[in-house]
Parts: sequence; structure tokens; C-alpha cells
Amino acid sequence: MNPHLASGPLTPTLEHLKRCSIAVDIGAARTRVYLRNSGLVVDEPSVAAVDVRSGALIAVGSRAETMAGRTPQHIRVVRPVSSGVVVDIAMAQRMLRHVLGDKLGRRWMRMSMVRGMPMPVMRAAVCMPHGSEPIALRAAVETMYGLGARKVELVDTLIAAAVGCGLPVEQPEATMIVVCGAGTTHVAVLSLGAIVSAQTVPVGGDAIDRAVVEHLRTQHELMLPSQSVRPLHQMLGGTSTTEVHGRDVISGMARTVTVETERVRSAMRTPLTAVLDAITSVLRQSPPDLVADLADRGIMLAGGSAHMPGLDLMLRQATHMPVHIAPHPDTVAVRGLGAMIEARVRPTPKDPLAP
Ligand SMILES: Nc1ncnc2c1ncn2[C@@H]1O[C@H](COP(=O)(O)OP(=O)(O)OP(=O)(O)O)[C@@H](O)[C@H]1O
Repeated sequence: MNPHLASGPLTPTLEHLKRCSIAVDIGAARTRVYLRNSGLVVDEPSVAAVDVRSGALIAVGSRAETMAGRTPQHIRVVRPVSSGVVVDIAMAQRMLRHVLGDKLGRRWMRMSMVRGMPMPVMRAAVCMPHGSEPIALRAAVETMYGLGARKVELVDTLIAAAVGCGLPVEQPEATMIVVCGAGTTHVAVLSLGAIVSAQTVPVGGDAIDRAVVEHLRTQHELMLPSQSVRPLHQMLGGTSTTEVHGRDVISGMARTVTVETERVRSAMRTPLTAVLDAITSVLRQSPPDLVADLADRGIMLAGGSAHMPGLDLMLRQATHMPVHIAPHPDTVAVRGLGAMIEARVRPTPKDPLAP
């Protein structure tokens, strides 16, 4: 693998990453943490519930997520990350500290808090969305500093995800990856351990969910609770019609309507147009030889939204390319970063022709 993992500011070498003990992916929907020699130790919603009167943290992760929409006025459910960017550093630190508990090892916490002691240099690796602004990179670094890290290596999510999918990124042949998260979708063609061309669009699973909610509101005058959208996705696969329970827009009373699944699927396709445009544009920017490789190999689909039934089929029909869903698509980026910090990714020799 190319020892320099990306271009631009996200340029740690594999040598630097080998010194990290923790790999973190702070996403808009979920936060994942991988510890060297322990594996994935945290996979929780990036959500916190706060008492606005006292500022106390009431709950984090899945417990806080279930409180959304069900809280009294003095409790607010907040998301400190938006589109993969930490927008509330202090809250992100509190959330991470809570979900990590003592998993980081008491030593790290104690040593980083005691003044005057010689501190070991604690290093963390963090995935960053492709094309992140300097302010977003700074926010990720600050967040990890607050947890006691003294050195933070930032890695492009696309590289980490490609490694996590087991793609042969170090070979002189093209691989294409589409990482469809909650707020963003990243598309890239990679070859020889680097990104050849890439694009990010502000569309992900949340936009698709919103399109479904909007369809039910305008076509059936039904308000769908946010927690009912995921079960609805699962029902779209089989039958031609399905029953949906919600609240009548006008009367506010509970109501059940029968919806045509094909019309819901068609509503979901509208936000996906931006993803298809990004795929076309990335292919257009790639050299013809690499595009020819991709005709057979196809697209690797990753990110939590890869779980959405029918998404792979929609992309296959629109691109006429094979589309494969990565195993464990939602955690590929942090697992790829984990492979790098555990030195399971071998660097390409600097001088391959040397005797
Ligand atoms: N089983 C499922 N069916 C449908 N959608 C799903 C399923 N599981 C996860 N998703 C969707 O995946 C998205 C979350 O994906 P992921 O965990 O990759 O996001 P993230 O990395 O936190 O977000 P981002 O990359 O935008 O920062 C959400 O929109 C969620 O609705």
C-alpha cells in the first residue's frame, strides 16, 4: 500500500498509524471506536440527552436515541456531529468519554490528567470525510485532545473504507467505492493505494428517509414517526402494497393507510439522483484504462445505508455496473483504520526494483 495514504492534509504514513492505539470514526449517525488488539469496542448512535437546566448528561448512545421526540421540555436530545463533522466539540468529548467508559484503559486517562508526570504520547487515528475543510479537521483533533490524545492522525474515510472492504487498493488497477452514510455519500475510484478521483454529495440515508416521510405526508396526509421509517424500508422488498401506521396530519389521530410500495421506492429515488451524478462524474474524471477495469469489477457499496433494501439494485439499474454490498458495510471505515493501526496493511516497497 502507498505509504502516503492520501493527498492534501490527510497524509499520515502507515508508519505513523502503526503507533496509534485507537481508531475512531465519529459519524453523523453513529460513533465507532476500534482499539488496537481489542477490535471494535464502541458502535453507538452519536446522540446525547442533556438536562438544559443543569447541563447534566442524562444519557448517550442508543439510550439517548430512544428518548428523541419523547422528552419533557427540560431535556434536549442533541447530535454533536453533522455530516461527519464535529459541530459541538465539548459535547462530542463528553459523549465519547461516556461511551468509552474505562475501555481506553485507566492508565491513559490518569496519566493525561496528572500534571508534572512524564506522559506517554497517546496517539489516535480518526477517519475524516473526503474533502473536509480545515476547520473540520481541527475540530476532530481538538475532540481527541480532550480525551487525552497527544497526537492525532487523520485519514480519509474513503481510504479507510476501501481497506476495510478488503479491496486491493494497493494494486495498479481500479476499484470503486461508494460510502453512503447518514448525511453524506462519498464516491471514489482508487488505484495504487491512492484516490484517483472522488466526490462527496450531501445526501445519505437521512435524505432518503426524509423523502419517504414527505411522500407519506403529501400523498397520504400521514405523519410517520421517525422510528417507523426503518421498519418501512424492510417492508418495501416483498409485496406490492403495505400498511403504514402514523398520525393524521389534520386531525392528529392515529391512522393506518395502505401504500403502494413502488410509489414509495420511486420517492426514495429522487435524492439518489445526486449520488448517481457523483458516480458519473467520478468515472468521467478517471483515466479510461481504470474505467475499463471497473466494468467487470463494479462498485463496492458501503456505509450504513448499504443496508437499505433495494439500494444496490437501484444503483445497478442506473449505472449498468455490478454493485456489491461490503460485509458489515456500516463499520468498514473504522475496521479499515483498525487494520492500519494494527499494521495489517503492508506498505508498498519504496524502491520495488531494488535487489
Ligand atoms: N438496516 C437499515 N436499513 C435502512 N437504513 C439503514 C439501516 N442501517 C443503517 N441505515 C442507515 O444508514 C445511515 C447511517 O449510516 P452510517 O452509520 O454509515 O452513518 P455515519 O457514518 O454515522 O454518517 P456520515 O457518514 O454521514 O457521517 C442512516 O441514515 C441509517 O438510516
